[in-house]
Parts: sequence; structure tokens; C-alpha cells
Amino acid sequence: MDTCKCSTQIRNLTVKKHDGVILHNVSLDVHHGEILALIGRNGAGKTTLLKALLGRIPYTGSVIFSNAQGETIAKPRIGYVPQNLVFDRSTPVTVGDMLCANMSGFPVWLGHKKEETEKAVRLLAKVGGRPSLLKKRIGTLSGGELQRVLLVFALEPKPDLLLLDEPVSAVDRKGIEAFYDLVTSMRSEHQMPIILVSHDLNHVEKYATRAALLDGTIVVSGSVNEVMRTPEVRETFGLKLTGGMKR
Ligand SMILES: Nc1ncnc2c1ncn2[C@@H]1O[C@H](COP(=O)(O)OP(=O)(O)OP(=O)(O)O)[C@@H](O)[C@H]1O
Repeated sequence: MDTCKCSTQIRNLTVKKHDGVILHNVSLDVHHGEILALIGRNGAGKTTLLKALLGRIPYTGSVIFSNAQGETIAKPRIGYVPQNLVFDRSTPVTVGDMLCANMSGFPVWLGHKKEETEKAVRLLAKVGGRPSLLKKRIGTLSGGELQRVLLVFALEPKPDLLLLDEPVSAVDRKGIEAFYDLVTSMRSEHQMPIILVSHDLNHVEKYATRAALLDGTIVVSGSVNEVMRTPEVRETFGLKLTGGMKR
């Protein structure tokens, strides 16, 4: 089995925009086989941090990706499921076109091989997506259907780091379980590090293995239980400061 066992080390990551500082001195380690929940208020900089890791916005500081042997990975593969996706809804590209082109590396207009289509069907099924989705144009997908397809897309080929930005905000209840079951099995089978941005603390408690509270910088980090009990998290999410874990 191809395990990843990669790790990501973030040191003093700072992002400035329009004379303002969005992130300052963010330092965080994400180890292989770990689902790190990144939590925080609206505007805390969670998406900005993911975009910096993807190399989409400039930052200072360092991000080092390393493999199981501790060697630096110069060009890491990063899987990303965004919070929302802005694209031309009139595009004629279908889900099948997108997934098969991604697997084969060949342009959409060369058609799909049977085995690629079969693999796309199997992958879609893992996130609770029906085979009929393959024929749908991506511009006609519902929010939840799109998020499932994007997860499949993010997992092929296997990434060295998986970034999930509120990935189930539009997915129905059954789909949420299928989605996280797949993420959890990817974590245990392939041992990739995963950063999960979520406002749903129930999902964080159920699926994450570690948590970090971000507010321009990392305020607290540690085991999910520890972080959830901190006054900073309870204050941020308006939870009772006393009386155990009741919400
Ligand atoms: N392109 C941009 N130009 C200027 N400021 C930006 C830009 N993108 C984001 N920001 C600002 O950076 C801050 C962090 O935004 P970001 O989207 O990273 O927060 P977030 O924690 O992901 O929020 P949410 O939970 O609402 O998704 C916000 O104050 C936002 O206004």
C-alpha cells in the first residue's frame, strides 16, 4: 500500500494585504496520519492560511514538506477542497471529463478510457455519489454534489497534504458521514496529513485528532479535548466557560 507519511512544518508564516497583517508568525506542525482541525471566528485567517500553503498568495516565513525519511519534498502534491468555488457555470465539462482527465493527464477531448471511467465510478461511490453524476456538467451540480466531486478530485493522485476548507457545508447528512468516512480511511490507509477547517465543533470532536485555534496567529493547539476546554475556544464559540463540555 502506498502510504504517504509526509509532514508539514509551518514556521513564522506571515501574510500582509493592503497594509494590514492577516496572519502573523503562524507556526504549526501537521504530522502524517493526523487530522488537524483549524478552528476560529469568521475572518480569523483560516482560508488565508490554506491559500498560503497552496502557494496562491505570497507570505514570509517557511513551509517545509517532508517525506517519511525526513527528506524535503520540493514539489508537494496538495489536495484541496475549497469552501466555495467560483467558475464559469456554463462550461460544457462534465464530472466524468474532469475526473478522467485528472487521472490520465490527457485533455478532455481525447475521450475516456473504460478503466478510468470505472475508477471514477468507484471513487464517486466512496463519497456517496451516484454513477449518473459522471454525465452531469459541473456547472449544474448542487453545492453538496460539487463538494463530493472535489474531494474525489483532491484525492487523485494521492496528495502529500490534504486541505479541507469547510468541506461539507453544502452536503446532506448521509453525505457528511460518507465524506468523513472516506477522509478517515484515507488518513489511516495513506497516512497523509490533513488540515480540516470547520465551524462545526461536533465534526471536530468526532473526526479530528488534533486542533488549533487561529486568530491571526495560533492561539492554542493540542489534543481536541484539551483545545475544546480552553477559555479561548469557549469564548470564541460562545460556549459555557464552566460546567464541563455542555454546549
Ligand atoms: N483578497 C483579500 N484582500 C484583502 N483582505 C482579505 C482578502 N482575503 C481575505 N481578506 C481578509 O483577511 C481576513 C481573513 O480572511 P479569511 O477568509 O482567511 O478568514 P476565515 O477565518 O477563513 O473566515 P471564515 O470563517 O469567515 O471563512 C479577513 O479579515 C478578510 O477580510
